[in-house]
Amino acid sequence: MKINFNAEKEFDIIAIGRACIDLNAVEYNRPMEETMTFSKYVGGSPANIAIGSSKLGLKAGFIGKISDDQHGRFIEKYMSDVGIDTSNFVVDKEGHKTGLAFTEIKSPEECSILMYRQDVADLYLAPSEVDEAYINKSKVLLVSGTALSKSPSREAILKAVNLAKKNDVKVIFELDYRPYSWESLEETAVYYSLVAEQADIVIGTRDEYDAMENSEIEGKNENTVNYLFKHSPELIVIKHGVEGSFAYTKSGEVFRGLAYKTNVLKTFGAGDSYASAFLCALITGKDIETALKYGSASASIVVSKHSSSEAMPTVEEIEQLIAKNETISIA
Ligand SMILES: Nc1ncnc2c1ncn2[C@@H]1O[C@H](COP(=O)(O)OP(=O)(O)O)[C@@H](O)[C@H]1O
Ligand SMILES: O=C(O)C[C@@H](O)[C@H](O)C(=O)COP(=O)(O)O
Repeated sequence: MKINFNAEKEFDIIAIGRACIDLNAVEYNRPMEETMTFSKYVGGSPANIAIGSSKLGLKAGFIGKISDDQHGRFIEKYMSDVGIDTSNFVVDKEGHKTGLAFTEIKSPEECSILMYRQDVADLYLAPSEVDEAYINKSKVLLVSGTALSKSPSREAILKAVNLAKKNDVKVIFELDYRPYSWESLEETAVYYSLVAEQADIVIGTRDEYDAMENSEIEGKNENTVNYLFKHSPELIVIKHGVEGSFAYTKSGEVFRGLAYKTNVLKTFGAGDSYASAFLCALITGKDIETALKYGSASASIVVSKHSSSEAMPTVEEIEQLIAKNETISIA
């Protein structure tokens, strides 16, 4: 089964939300207290997805607010150099800074991220800075859940979603739940449900759907899809880490994607690489089963490398891995 996109649109995907900096531990297998060097990459889930999409050959754009300093300029240049249209980046004039994510790689199974996100520029994107004509140019608007965590970014996102729906632009909601960004689970659930109900495609991990459902315990995929299919979504993707992922369609089909064997260095970056490749496959006319393979293969490549953004693979790398067919089978 395939998903239809409006072929008349100039852009394949426009992502909205944070473009930040990842500082990834250069020395592995030790706690951050003992890590002395970090490598700098562009980061932030929607920026990573835009970068992954562009590397896969999609025409990508970005809407976001960056700091008026060296970090903001680094982000803008990197994204522009990988082919992303950065004309709708807004430069913050009130002194807000770029968000930083320090990563700790204690072992492949034990990775964590230490975020510096106090008063960050990306959460100051205002509704007036979201341009209808720009959104109207794209097949897809990719919305990151974290951008809903604070005003005015929250209202900017809600406006963008409304404009996308008005202009036949498919809304993809990547739940991207970062608990520290939110006041409470209750608050997250309110805004996640609001946007998920309006989206065309929702992508998240089981944990993230639990947050949307304001639940401290693991919910059932069946209940999640029964709820969301009463609203706009036509496709729901629920990821289960190394156990793979499921795609559910409104017409009742269920597809499973298996993870590919790889030499795992760290686990972060999996979700963003998965989203970019999964969407690229759908937008370029592939069926949902193939899109699941693309997402899984891309994620398995990125978890074997040091960064999230820089490590995003090409279509050839993804297809080579799919052809090897070395999947991880966990019941
Ligand atoms: N250890 C792993 N080895 C290979 N692939 C993995 C591994 N962990 C995750 N993946 C792939 O990445 C996808 C997304 O991972 P997941 O952990 O569910 O999302 P997120 O990174 O958003 O938390 C999975 O569906 C799977 O295909
Ligand atoms: O999203 C962030 O702000 C941090 C990312 O840049 C970082 O690379 C990361 O955590 C990606 O992990 P994922 O969301 O599991 O793909």
